[in-house]
Amino acid sequence: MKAAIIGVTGYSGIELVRLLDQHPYVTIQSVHSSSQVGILLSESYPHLVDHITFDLDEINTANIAKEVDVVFLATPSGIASKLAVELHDLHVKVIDLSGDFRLQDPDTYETWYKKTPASTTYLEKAVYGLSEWNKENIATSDFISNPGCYPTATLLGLAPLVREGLIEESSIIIDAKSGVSGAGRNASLSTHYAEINENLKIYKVNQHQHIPEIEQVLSSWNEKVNTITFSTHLIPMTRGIMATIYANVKAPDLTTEKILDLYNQCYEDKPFVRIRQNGEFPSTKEVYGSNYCDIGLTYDERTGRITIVSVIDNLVKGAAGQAIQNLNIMMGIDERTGLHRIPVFP
Ligand SMILES: NC(=O)C1=CN([C@@H]2O[C@H](COP(=O)(O)OP(=O)(O)OC[C@H]3O[C@@H](n4cnc5c(N)ncnc54)[C@H](OP(=O)(O)O)[C@@H]3O)[C@@H](O)[C@H]2O)C=CC1
Ligand SMILES: CC(=O)N[C@@H](CCC(=O)OP(=O)(O)O)C(=O)O
Repeated sequence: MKAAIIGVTGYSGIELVRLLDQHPYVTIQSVHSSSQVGILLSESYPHLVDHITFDLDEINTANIAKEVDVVFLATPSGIASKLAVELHDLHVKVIDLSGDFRLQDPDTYETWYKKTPASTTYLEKAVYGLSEWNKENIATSDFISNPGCYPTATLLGLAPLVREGLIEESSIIIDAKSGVSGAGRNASLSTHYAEINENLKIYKVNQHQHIPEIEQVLSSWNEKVNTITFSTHLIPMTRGIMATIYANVKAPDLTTEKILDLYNQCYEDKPFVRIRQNGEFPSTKEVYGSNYCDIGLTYDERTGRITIVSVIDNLVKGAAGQAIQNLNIMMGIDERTGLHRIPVFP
């Protein structure tokens, strides 16, 4: 397959380059920019020198569609709602990493993203790319809406219990933390070194755009689960998300061992989800640079509450890695192709 990347100069775009460069069946045909046309990508990212020799091309959807089979869009919200539609109509596969096609209700998108939504026709066409739980639909789709980084960690952590109806419906609380690369490459006051270093900041309290995305998927699994409490924090590290999830469990006779059995069974055939055994918990470094989501959990029989910890690398499983996993599923090849790597540790 020949691939183009739009938004390649951002952190998710450049992670797509790193991962696709080692994919055996995908070739990067072109990389595109709205602001730096004509310069070498390696001028903006010197770590690519001797590996990647592309010039940045303009974004002309008609020309791109003539040359490639698939386009990855790694652009800010509000851009793909136009570009993805044009590309889809030009019959190329589209994988959008932004939030533009994740929410089925356009009004909800407008409320949370404060941008004009995509048209309902295309919102209905886009398939939500949570690889582990939507594989059949992804396999037959040519238009994928890749999940948000926090929703990926959260939904993978909650899926078995919510799908089995074992959680008290309104009891879910998610306390999530992200490294600063989650905010993209653009400099801003909130990602300034002096504001991040030796600091822990909560942000977008009850206003985070991933709240409706998580609720939409949870309620599709179990219609009674439709609200969550979700808080996000910036921590002084580059990559990684930890979602610590608390919920009341319905069945009083459950034990940590029984819940672990359920998770082991649910994720047995899902190679990128690793369940920690014996009440052990993962840390973000254990998935750094990889497409893994590692999950640990424990049930407190005293309070009836479960604690689930789910970690991912926001740029890999939270963005570029899951996008490639979805392309593999669309191509009908092993979903691990080009992605099956040991995380970088320490
Ligand atoms: N960072 C993360 O961990 C995750 C990010 N995402 C989503 O992926 C998308 C990209 O995120 P991220 O890589 O962090 O963002 P960055 O800000 O690092 O990069 C976004 C890129 O989009 C391009 N861009 C900006 N404006 C336009 C425009 N008007 N038209 C076309 N391209 C434009 C810019 O490149 P240029 O100026 O060269 O065109 C820029 O480099 C976002 O929607 C984000 O929400 C999803 C999951 C995780
Ligand atoms: C650390 C940090 O700022 N993270 C970003 C995640 C951005 C993202 O993935 O948002 P969409 O894909 O929904 O646009 C945030 O919390 O908004």
